[in-house]
Amino acid sequence: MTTVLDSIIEGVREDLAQRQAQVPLDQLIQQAQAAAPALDAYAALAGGRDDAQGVRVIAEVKRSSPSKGALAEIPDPAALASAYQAGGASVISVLTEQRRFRGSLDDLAAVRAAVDIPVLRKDFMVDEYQFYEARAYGADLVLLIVAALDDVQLKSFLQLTHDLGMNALVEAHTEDEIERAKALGAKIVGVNVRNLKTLEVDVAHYSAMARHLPQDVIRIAESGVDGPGVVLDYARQGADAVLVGEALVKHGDPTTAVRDFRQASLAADAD
Ligand SMILES: O=P(O)(O)OC[C@@H](O)[C@@H](O)c1c[nH]c2ccccc12
Repeated sequence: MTTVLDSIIEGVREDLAQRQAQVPLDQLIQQAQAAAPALDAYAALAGGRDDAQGVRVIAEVKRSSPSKGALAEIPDPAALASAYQAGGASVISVLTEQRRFRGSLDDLAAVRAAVDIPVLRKDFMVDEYQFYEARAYGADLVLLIVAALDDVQLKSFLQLTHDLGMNALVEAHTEDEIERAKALGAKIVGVNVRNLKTLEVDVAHYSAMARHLPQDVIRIAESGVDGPGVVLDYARQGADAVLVGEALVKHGDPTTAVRDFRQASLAADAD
């Protein structure tokens, strides 16, 4: 059966082939080598579940999604990212997938130039070429979706990510995928409460999966945050960070929205 994830990846591969025809790999590798060194996303996210600063927020630049269609216009992704940073975001996530999320590598470059915190290239990474692109356009962190890759690909892509000086956010949805992330030795593990095969979201899924996460990884709760209540909920379940898209791009005041999410999680320490 063809899942949503399969059809997204099919489009990603077609778009990738066009870029590969324009910029040869050796040229891209040179661009990646010429980029300023990657920032330490691991350090930016570590400690969220036990220090006094509260849960870290990964704030996403997200125009559109396959499940909901258009979310927000975002004419100026750099301005949005700066607003997130001003509110206390620890990392900015930039969707670069074009067809379903209406993102681009230009968005990534614009955001990179606007902020001085780590930037995540959020895409469906299925080819080495995309990792060099990520670095060439200034990403510090890349997404590895366990459901989209086999164990051999996961291993070689994680190695390449590290060779390029970046960190990987390894995304799982099921217990089996968490086990695969553990076996890989992932240091930053996200639980996406959205099933990428059906696009269904269930915020209670985080607590069901959290107990399978090892103590010594950074834990990220992804998707489904519609307000401070869910942030508090994820924080209580031991998340170090939350990844938020829709609720931030739709909020009229992104700086305040990020600040409120950080504040919300501090209530988890108080009780
Ligand atoms: O808009 P939300 O529900 O706050 O979700 C953000 C983020 O978790 C979501 O965009 C996401 C998580 N993993 C992904 C993988 C690919 C594309 C998108 C995603």
